[in-house]
Amino acid sequence: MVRSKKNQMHPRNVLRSPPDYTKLAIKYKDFRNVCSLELTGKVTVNFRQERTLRELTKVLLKEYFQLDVDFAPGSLVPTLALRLNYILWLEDLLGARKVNSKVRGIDIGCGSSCIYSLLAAKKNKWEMLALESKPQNIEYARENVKRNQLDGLIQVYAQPDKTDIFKTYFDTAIDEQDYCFCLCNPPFFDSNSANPMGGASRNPERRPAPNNARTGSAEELSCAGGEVQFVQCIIEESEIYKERISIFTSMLGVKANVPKILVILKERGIEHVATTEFHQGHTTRWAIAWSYQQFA
Ligand SMILES: C[S@@+](CC[C@H](N)C(=O)[O-])C[C@H]1O[C@@H](n2cnc3c(N)ncnc32)[C@H](O)[C@@H]1O
Repeated sequence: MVRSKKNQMHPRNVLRSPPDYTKLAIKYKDFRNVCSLELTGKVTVNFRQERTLRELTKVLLKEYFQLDVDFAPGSLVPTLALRLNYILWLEDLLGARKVNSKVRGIDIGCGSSCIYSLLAAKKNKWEMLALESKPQNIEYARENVKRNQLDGLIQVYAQPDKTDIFKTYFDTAIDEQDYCFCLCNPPFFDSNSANPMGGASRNPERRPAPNNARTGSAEELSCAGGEVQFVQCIIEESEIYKERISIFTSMLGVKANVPKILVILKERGIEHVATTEFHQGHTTRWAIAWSYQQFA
C-alpha cells in the first residue's frame, strides 16, 4: 500500500507552503479584483465565491507552472493542490519507469480545464491522451492545450459515448502505443438518485463543511450509479486493455467507496492494488490504483 503522511500534502507539492496572496494580488490584476484588502494591508480570499476560486486557480497555474488556463462558463473549477497531489502520487507509482522511458498517460474526463494533462505535460513532459464527452469541455480543453503550446504532448479525444471509457478510442483510433497509466476524477453523484447533486460527500458530525464553493454542472459531476459505477466501468474495461495500460487509477470523493472498489477488484482477482489519501487543508480525497502486473 502506498500512503501519504497523515493530513499533509505530498512532500513535493509546491502548495505545501501556502501561497502569499498579497504578493499574487500585487502581481496579477484579475486576481486583485476578486480579493479583499483588510485594514492591516493583508489580502484575503473568499473561497466560497466561484469567481474568486476561478481567478485563484488561474493565478496559481500561471505563477507556479506558467500555464495560461481558462474554464468553460459554469464548469468545474479545479483546485490545484489536489490535482498536484494526484500527479505526484502517479510519479511515485511509476517510480523507475518514469526515469528510463517515455511516459504516456490517459486522462479520463479531462474537463474544460484539461488540468491533469496540462500539468503532466508541462511539469513532466508526459504524453497525454485526454478523453472528454461534453462538447463545450472538449472545445475549451483543446483551446487550453493550444494556448499553452502543448499540442505536441496532449491530444484531446471527443468521447462519443458517455458509457464508454477506452473502448471507442482503442477500437477506432490509429494508435498502437502503450500507456503507463490512466487517471480519473470521476463524475461523483448518482444521476439516478432523487436529488443527485444534493448528496453529501462527508459526515457533517465528524468533518466541518467545506470552505470552497461547489463548482461544476450536473452533466460533469453525475452519472448513473455515481463514482462507484464509473470506476467499476474502468475496472471492467481494464480487463480488456490490460496489455495497453500498465497502471489504472482513479480518485474517489467518498472514503466509504474505497472498500466497495476494493471488493470489486478482489472479486475479479486483481491482486496488485494500492490506495492513498490526498490531503488539502479541510478537504480529503482518496485514490485507488490497480495493475495486472507488479507496480514499478
Ligand atoms: C468530475 S469532472 C473532472 C474534470 C477534470 N478532470 C478535473 O479533475 O477537474 C468529470 C469529467 O468527465 C467527463 N466525462 C463523464 N463521462 C465521461 C466518459 N465516459 N468519457 C470521458 N469523459 C467523461 C465529464 O464531462 C466531466 O468533464
